[in-house]
Formats: sequence, structure tokens, C-alpha cells
Amino acid sequence: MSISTQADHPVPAGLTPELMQWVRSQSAAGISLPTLLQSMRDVGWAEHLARRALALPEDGDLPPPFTARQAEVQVVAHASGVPGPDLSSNPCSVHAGDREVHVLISMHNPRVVVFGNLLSPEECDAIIHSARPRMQRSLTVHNQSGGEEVNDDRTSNGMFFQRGETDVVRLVEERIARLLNWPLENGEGLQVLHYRPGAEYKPHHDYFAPHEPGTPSILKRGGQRVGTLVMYLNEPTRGGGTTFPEVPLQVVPRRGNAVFFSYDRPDPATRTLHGGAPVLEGEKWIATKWLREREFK
Ligand SMILES: O=C(O)CCC(=O)C(=O)O
Ligand SMILES: [Fe+2]
Repeated sequence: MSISTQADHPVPAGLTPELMQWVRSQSAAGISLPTLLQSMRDVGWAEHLARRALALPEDGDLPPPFTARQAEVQVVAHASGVPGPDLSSNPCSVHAGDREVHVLISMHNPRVVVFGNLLSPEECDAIIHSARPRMQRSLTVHNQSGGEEVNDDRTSNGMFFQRGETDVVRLVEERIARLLNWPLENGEGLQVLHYRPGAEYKPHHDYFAPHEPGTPSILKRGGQRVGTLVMYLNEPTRGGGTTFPEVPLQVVPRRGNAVFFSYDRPDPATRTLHGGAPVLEGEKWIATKWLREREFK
């Protein structure tokens, strides 16, 4: 097994990469959080550090009983601080519960992972079919007010599903939660975008600009965004890649594939500037899942 602890999983303050690796292996083996906490106490870890390693509150009772699988997801997710696939035992694919998802690219700075086989063609078609009657000109967040506005940098049409709104949306959201080790409740509703020829989404960051007056009210619903998954629902004939101009990298839109990137702070230093290149021919349909720090209500 290759251990790339620091690159894959930032280590919380006061803890060591070795300890975090031990926590992950124990939880992957199905050891429950209360048992792990007790083991750490037994070998002398300070209570607050042990709880930090397990992403538990600093004091108070433990959350209600976890199953082994829930504990695994919780620990892997929160120990790293951002969503992301666990590629430590197999860098080529991830078993996301109901589907074997392929890993096509895994880059660490910025953290970008390109997935293949995330969605079936039928799932892609079903999402387009449910979204199509509800498409409207896309809005972007207005930084001053926290409201939304039409923006020339974003010439697609879009809509949001509620979380779990259709059976397919729910299945896909559950798959994403397992794939990225991030609680389903921390995800915003799926957004579907449709680009016609000429339409694009100019390079931008997905986190909310920290010092803008509208940001505090946006952050009340689940904190910052910490990760983005863009899923390709069809294939434009020409153009329409997802670009990361600072890398530089261009991800080609292939039906059922997806590009994921995470950002542990709302800062350009995360190098997650990205955009949707103009569609030159044909059309482009994507579904985007944004992941927040906490439950998105
Ligand atoms: O269209 C794309 O490829 C990128 C979409 C995007 O950046 C977004 O939805 O935030
Ligand atoms: Fe984006």
C-alpha cells in the first residue's frame, strides 16, 4: 500500500501523519469512534487531541451510535478537512457502493481528480430530462448583497434540484457522498447547466469571496464551499472543456465522467481557478455538486 499521507490528507494541528494514518486504517477496518477514542486515551493522548484526530467535538457526549461504515466515512472525511476520494489502497478506482468509479487523473496541487464511469448513460439522460423544462438563464452570486445576478461571464442556462428531488438525483448524491467521503447533508442541491454554441463560464473560483459584504449571509447555510464535482452529462462536438488556467489543465467533457477539485481555504493560493471553455459546436450539459463545510440547510 502506498502511503501519501501528507499530500492526500492534511494533518490537524498537534497531531502526526502517523497517527492520522493509524486512525484511517482503524476506521477502515470498522473500529467504532468510541473504541478509537478510548484506545487513544489508553495510550496517553490528551482528550482534546484525541477528539481532534477523530473530528469529534472537544468535549461533551459522543454522537449517537455509529455503524462501522458511518464511522469510516466520518473519520476519513473530517480528518482531512476537505472532501476527496480515498486512493490510499487503490489509486486506479474507487468502489462508491453501487458503482466502480475510475480514477483517470489525480493531481495534488491543486487537488484535482478526474473520474470516469461515475454516471451511467441512462442516469445522464434522466437528469437532463428532469432538468430541461426548468432551465433559466444562469445567475451568479452577487458579492455585495449575497443575492444573485445575471452575469456576462456565465452565459449558460441552469436550474437547481432539491437534494434527493428525484430517485436518480438521490442515488447519484448518495454515490457522491461515498466517493468523496463527505456527508450527503453538506452538499448543495445538484445544479444542472446547459451551454449552447458560444456559451461559456469564464474562469472563477467556486468559494465565496471572504471579504465581500454579502458573504456572511451566504455562509450561514453550511459555511464555505470546500469542493466541487462537475459531472458531464453529454458530449459537445467541439469545445466546452473545463479549464484550470493556472495549472494549466483542460478536462475534456465525456459523458458519465467528472472532474472534482477541493480547496481547504477560500484563497487563490489553492490554485482552483477554473472555467467552462466556450462550446464551439454542439451543446454541453453538466451537473455540478458543491460541497460545504457543514450541513447545507
Ligand atoms: O462548465 C464547466 O465545465 C465548469 C462549470 C463550473 O465551473 C461550475 O459549475 O462552477
Ligand atoms: Fe465553477
